[in-house]
Amino acid sequence: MTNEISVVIAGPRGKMGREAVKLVEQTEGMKLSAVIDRQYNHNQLSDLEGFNSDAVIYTSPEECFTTVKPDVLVDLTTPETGYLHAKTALLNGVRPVIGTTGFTQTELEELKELSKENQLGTIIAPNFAIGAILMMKFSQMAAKYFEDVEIIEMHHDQKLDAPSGTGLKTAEMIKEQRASKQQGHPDEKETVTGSRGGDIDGIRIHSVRLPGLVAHQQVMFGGEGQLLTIKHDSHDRGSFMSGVKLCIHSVMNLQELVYGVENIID
Ligand SMILES: NC(=O)c1ccc[n+]([C@@H]2O[C@H](COP(=O)([O-])OP(=O)(O)OC[C@H]3O[C@@H](n4cnc5c(N)ncnc54)[C@H](O)[C@@H]3O)[C@@H](O)[C@H]2O)c1
Ligand SMILES: O=C(O)C1=N[C@H](C(=O)O)CCC1
Repeated sequence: MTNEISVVIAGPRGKMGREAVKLVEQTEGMKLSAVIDRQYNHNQLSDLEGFNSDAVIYTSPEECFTTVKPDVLVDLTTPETGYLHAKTALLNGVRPVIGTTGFTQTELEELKELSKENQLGTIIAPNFAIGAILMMKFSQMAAKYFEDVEIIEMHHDQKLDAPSGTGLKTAEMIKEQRASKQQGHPDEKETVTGSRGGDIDGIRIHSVRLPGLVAHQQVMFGGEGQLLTIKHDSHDRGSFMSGVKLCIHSVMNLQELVYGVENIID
């Protein structure tokens, strides 16, 4: 009888997946039981360059979950794949920790329902970095005092979704705090489409994608004669790993879906 948490990671060869493989391998009380990849079915991870784990690779999430019966799935793939993996996990008794961003509102609602029906924890984590979580919380606090806000999120140019999960979550948290407001001049006109950014209940959000960036966000609040900027930078993907570890532990004690790591920290 072991109390180890059995973990499966989807997307082990990706930028985040590689870090998560190292984390789980090095964490006492966790075991990397298998991984889900698009290729290399039934090979061991150690057959691939840069890995020394004996975890088996599965290309089918169903086969992985029914054979390995892990406790937790950590998904770090792409929006479409992450959603399918989360759904398949819940239907097979596995608790999803989803770092993948870019899910639609309908997908989130569906996962929430499935989680509840199956009484299995799910964590959807738009950002695992503690600094980013604090940036979102501080922004929500500031929104009580400043009604005009614009979000600038900046990421590497391989990112598939825009706006970022963090940007969206920040806007949603601010929305909970302030009355709806259409910002800028009432008669403003864009002469170049998109120049005023995305619009979430009047909150403007701008997505920058450049090589050399990792994950960065500024939340700018403007008021009479003053500007408050709340800013966070992830310079490398190690910044996300303590959050991944916390979520793997926390999801074991949940029976429903939690959206945002701010909801599981004190
Ligand atoms: N929540 C957070 O804190 C956080 C931090 C960084 C990245 N992310 C998100 O995590 C995801 C991954 O980011 P990344 O930078 O590692 O991307 P990446 O492109 O480096 O890696 C994605 C991996 O997913 C794999 N993949 C794609 N389809 C698959 C499938 N059907 N089955 C198995 N594997 C599949 C790819 O082969 C690739 O190795 C993105 O959605 C990103 O937005 C979240
Ligand atoms: O690299 C990415 O992609 C990241 N995505 C998350 C988001 O969309 O907010 C978190 C930061 C890194």
